[in-house]
Amino acid sequence: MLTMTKQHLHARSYFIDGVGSAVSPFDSELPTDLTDFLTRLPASGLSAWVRGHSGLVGWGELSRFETKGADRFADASDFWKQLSAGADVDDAVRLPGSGPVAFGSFGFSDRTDIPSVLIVPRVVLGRHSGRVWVTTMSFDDEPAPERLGAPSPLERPRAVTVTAGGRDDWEETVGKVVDRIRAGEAKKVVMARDAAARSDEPLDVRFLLGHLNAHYPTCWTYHVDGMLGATPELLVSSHDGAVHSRVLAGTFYNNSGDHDVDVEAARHVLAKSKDSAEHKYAVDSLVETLSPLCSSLEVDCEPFLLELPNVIHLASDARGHLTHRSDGSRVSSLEIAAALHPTAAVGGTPRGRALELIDELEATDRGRYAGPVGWIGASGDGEWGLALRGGRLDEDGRGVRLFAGGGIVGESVPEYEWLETVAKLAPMLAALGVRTER
Ligand SMILES: C=C(O[C@@H]1C=C(C(=O)O)C=C[C@H]1O)C(=O)O
Repeated sequence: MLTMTKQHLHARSYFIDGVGSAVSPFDSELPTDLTDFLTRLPASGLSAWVRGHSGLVGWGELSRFETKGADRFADASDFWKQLSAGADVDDAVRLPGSGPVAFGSFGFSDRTDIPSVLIVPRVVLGRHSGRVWVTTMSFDDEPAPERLGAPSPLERPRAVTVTAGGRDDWEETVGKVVDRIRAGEAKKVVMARDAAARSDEPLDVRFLLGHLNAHYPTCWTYHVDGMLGATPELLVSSHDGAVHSRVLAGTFYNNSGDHDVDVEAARHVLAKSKDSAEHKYAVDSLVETLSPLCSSLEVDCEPFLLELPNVIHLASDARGHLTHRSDGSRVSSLEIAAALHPTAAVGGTPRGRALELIDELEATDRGRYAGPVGWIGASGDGEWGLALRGGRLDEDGRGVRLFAGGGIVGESVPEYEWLETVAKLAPMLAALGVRTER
């Protein structure tokens, strides 16, 4: 349900001089008055979307919009259009992510009770193309936005224990899915599982984000309202009409410790029909939805290998240009994300039947796992990834519900699918200081 806001948004973006371009927003030392940037961020209420040294980190909550159900994307789009349309904007930066922005995280399914959310922070630190800026946002009657606080040391997680749901049960379910696929009910179904990581003490989100960003610099490290992780999969980014999407499907997880050996083995294994078919379903589902929105769209002829520390994926990039609507406007990044979601990379093929099978057979409520996560700006431009390789912070802040899944096709072997999810949990487990899953 949409609540109308009468508040008038003010946003101001300005460059901060003297911040070196080789510094990540998560590095603890910035050679300016923003020294010890990360340690000065509040330990809660952070929003983040950072890849390597570029991205946005927001803090302070100026406005929050929550919604659920089939209209969640439309509701959130309306909220943001209304708030940003009348905004009084002084943007001296004019780079992707400058000016007013909202961070968002959306439920995977129309049926989850876990709300989807858009958060408008009071302050955003942004970095793009080596330039660094700050955006402040406020309402007419609001006090000045929050400044960075006094430094507080980052707390490394201690004594985290992990409890995963039963391996046998999950493999049995995957076996059922394989049977149903072989019986012709669907071509591909993505099945996920969860695991509970708990500590006696509150987890320091700043530490987890810093760890993920440092170890997975080619992934998008995200945190929105307790949903956090480092995803390698970009659902869509749009900037001035240029769109980009990175589809992943097909995963190699054997880590021999020797990079060249792994890449060679991945090349061999992923070329097999199981993985290339799985990948093709995901690319086809993207193209089918994106091409009607674009005047041009190009997709890699052959997938490439995306090498990450824990897994190697088959990946394809799609790049295109958006068409204009009759009134001259363009579809927003959030509207594109809504149209694309759920792709076959996280749902399956055909989409409707795959989602029914997930509903019927998957034991966990995905909540916002595998849903779009990212940010939107006043023009509708923005970046949305899939909330993978992460989890949802528990209400008390002392644990994370971790999620991982994989695409099941007729040739899938349940035992290997389990091992693939173990590899996909590794980034968060390492950030939590847990070596192996128990
Ligand atoms: C479902 C996940 O990942 C997705 C499934 C993949 C696969 O089945 O090969 C690969 C990348 C993602 O699209 C996950 O990480 O939990």
